[in-house]
Amino acid sequence: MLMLEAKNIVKVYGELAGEGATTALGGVSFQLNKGDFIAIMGPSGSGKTTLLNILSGLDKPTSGEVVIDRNIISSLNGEQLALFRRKQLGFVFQDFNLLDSLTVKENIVVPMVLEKKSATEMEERVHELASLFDIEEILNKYPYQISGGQQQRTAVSRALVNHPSLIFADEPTGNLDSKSSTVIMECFEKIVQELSATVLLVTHDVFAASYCRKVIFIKDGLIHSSIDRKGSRKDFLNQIMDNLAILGGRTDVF
Ligand SMILES: Nc1ncnc2c1ncn2[C@@H]1O[C@H](COP(=O)(O)OP(=O)(O)OP(=O)(O)O)[C@@H](O)[C@H]1O
Repeated sequence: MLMLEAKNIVKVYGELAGEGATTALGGVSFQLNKGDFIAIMGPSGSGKTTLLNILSGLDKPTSGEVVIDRNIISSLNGEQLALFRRKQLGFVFQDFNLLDSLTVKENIVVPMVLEKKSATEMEERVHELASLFDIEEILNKYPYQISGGQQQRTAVSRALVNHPSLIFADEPTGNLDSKSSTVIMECFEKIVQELSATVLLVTHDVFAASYCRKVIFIKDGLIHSSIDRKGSRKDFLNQIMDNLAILGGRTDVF
């Protein structure tokens, strides 16, 4: 089932054809099916963040169309878009974006509170996710009382709490050590395999990308190439490194 379609996405910052205009994306097209797990990689300045912002409705393309689960999100107005993002999308950020004044449990249920879900439903969902991600013991702690890896697992639980069609992650391992990175990538693997979630992440981290089923490489605002994982994760990691070496730019490897 088709989950996301990016159709010839162009993004120009500044006045079109003006002196300071920057073409961040020059016409990007690809499709994601339900259950896909993909990473977008590319050198600094290649357009990854711009693409993520447009796919997730944070920013509008200069031209082109983004369709998610049959909704043309690039043509929704502000209010429709806010509702769509809240109901259909889950987000995981590099710096976790947890609220310090709320406990782990309260952080996880924030999106359910906004959707006015019942207390029983919230309680059930929190325990379901906490058990899946092994954070039951810390549900009553505050973000500053738990480790980075636990904070990230809390953030993943929050992203999943409303059963989104699609999960976007921006450098999800960027602030984690290698042990926590492994745990978080195993969490993503788990939600794809067990919950049939669809995950798109943007990363510089080869290790994180090697957990995905596909990597799309972008360079200078265009799709340069893409590779599918066929064998072991280790083989895929080497293949990703080879592709990045061809692209040039910064690479993070643990
Ligand atoms: N708000 C903006 N206004 C003008 N130009 C921008 C803006 N945001 C990004 N750009 C430019 O668009 C291009 C793509 O930037 P983008 O941030 O999408 O790249 P990136 O691949 O995410 O880079 P990095 O890996 O360093 O985060 C760059 O040339 C950047 O300078």
